[in-house]
Amino acid sequence: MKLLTAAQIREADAYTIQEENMASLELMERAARAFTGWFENKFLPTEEVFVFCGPGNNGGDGLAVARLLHQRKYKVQVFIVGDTAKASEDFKANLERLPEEVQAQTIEEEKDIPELPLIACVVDALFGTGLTRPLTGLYEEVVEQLNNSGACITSIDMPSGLYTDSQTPEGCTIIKADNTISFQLPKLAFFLPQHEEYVGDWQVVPIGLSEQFVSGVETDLYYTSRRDVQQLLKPRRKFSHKGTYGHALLLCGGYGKMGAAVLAARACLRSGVGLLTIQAPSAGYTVLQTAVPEAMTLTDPNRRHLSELPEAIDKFDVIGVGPGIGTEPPTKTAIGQLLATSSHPLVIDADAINIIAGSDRLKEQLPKNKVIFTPHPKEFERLAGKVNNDYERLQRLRDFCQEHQCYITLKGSHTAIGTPSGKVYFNTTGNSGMATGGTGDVLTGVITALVGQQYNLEEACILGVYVHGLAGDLALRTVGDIGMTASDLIDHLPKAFMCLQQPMS
Ligand SMILES: NC(=O)C1=CN([C@@H]2O[C@H](COP(=O)(O)OP(=O)(O)OC[C@H]3O[C@@H](n4cnc5c(N)ncnc54)[C@H](OP(=O)(O)O)[C@@H]3O)[C@@H](O)[C@H]2O)[C@H](O)CC1
Ligand SMILES: [K+]
Repeated sequence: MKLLTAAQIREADAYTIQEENMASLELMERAARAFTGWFENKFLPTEEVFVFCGPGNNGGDGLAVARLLHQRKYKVQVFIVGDTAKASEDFKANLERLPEEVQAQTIEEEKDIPELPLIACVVDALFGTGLTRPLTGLYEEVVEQLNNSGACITSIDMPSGLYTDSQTPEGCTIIKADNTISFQLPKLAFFLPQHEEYVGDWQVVPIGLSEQFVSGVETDLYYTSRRDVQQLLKPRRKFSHKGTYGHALLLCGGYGKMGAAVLAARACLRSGVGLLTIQAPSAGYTVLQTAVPEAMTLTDPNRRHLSELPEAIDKFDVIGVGPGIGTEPPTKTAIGQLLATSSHPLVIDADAINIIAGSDRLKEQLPKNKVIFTPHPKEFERLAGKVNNDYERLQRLRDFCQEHQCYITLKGSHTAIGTPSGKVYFNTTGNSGMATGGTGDVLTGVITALVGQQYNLEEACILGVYVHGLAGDLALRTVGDIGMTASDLIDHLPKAFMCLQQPMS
């Protein structure tokens, strides 16, 4: 699914109004109804609701929401911040429609800001996608007081003060929402870790913006929905055999880190690969043969570290390399040989990333359109350089992928997948229980298996990251977030694939 900028959302808005031949006020009403529907499921009508409205259409939404909540028996108070003379037309129309019983007060100066009861239920309708500059003066004061009040804040469309699709200047005041309910599409800002404390939990509610407009609009930013991913999944054929699904090689493990090889291998096997061979230091032979009996094991002559590539390397369809390998000199040499000689697609993780990050020569040797890197943010920084904020990181991701014609899955709460053509896909599955050792090794195994099954590299990244997160979400239901381990993810991979095979209602 596409991610739109604030300007494109405005265009979608105007296009929809024209296409459906309706008044903009009607679209605002739809938005308010969609928000209220969510709100009713979350808060009981016994709740007293304080709605803070700004001068634009976000404030207009707030007024319409106040009216709808009043109709549904909530006790509502409205606070309008600033000068209503400059308010938008739809704001003014909704102010007219506000029933007399709903108290509406104007906050014109600091002393008008109300003292809220403890744990008040606040709707933030100060600013949405029309914010053009940092909050100052009275707006800043209101937001600071709301943030300090202990209120449970639900933001309409955007947390007020946060820029939709570019870096909010340093030190600006922004609402810290508990929930953000956004219209039709999530906004780019929601996917960036630096905004966690402002956006809170976000959800999208549909308001019927023109699908025709959205499908025609140009963007290189996407988020992956279940529908997108299901379309990628290839059915297994009746007359197939293990050779149909690829032979993967994992170059993984080292002394004290043989578990990384076990996790990657087990995840690879649980993701549909036909055959798997693991080449690991000889100290790992018994461990691997015991823990992963489905895989074949080749032993490296070095007892503790990877030091050589297997002889008959050409027979493999894909190579996954990195988990647990360390950065000893013989391992660096082997990685150099791999990049110089291999014609395979490569899934490169962990210390294999660190080895390449430390050598400009190796970076130059990266085969074009053959490599998937799976770094966490620190490894990415080593590979591509330091950045000051998440927008810079995103740009660096695009630049690196374009320069080296590679794919990168930059791991995080919303893993960002960069492609050689400059596209970025944000993942939408996964949870904080997955922030534990070994889950990255699992991802390497999953993506390696998918490439082995002839998914192209872009598909393997999108599907692999999604199904890995989905396995985490399924594990959450059985083991919770605190006790979750990487092995739990592997155990839930079959169910995750099965979920994706179910038709969507
Ligand atoms: N398509 C949709 O998703 C729909 C969204 N709706 C809602 O509309 C808002 C966007 O409304 P818009 O009027 O464009 O913008 P805002 O309400 O966010 O704010 C614009 C007004 O605020 C002024 N402004 C901007 N920044 C500041 C600031 N830092 N301090 C003070 N004032 C500011 C701006 O005036 P200027 O001319 O001075 O810039 C505007 O007056 C969207 O988020 C949704 O909530 C529709 O309801 C339905 C369709
Ligand atoms: K808002």
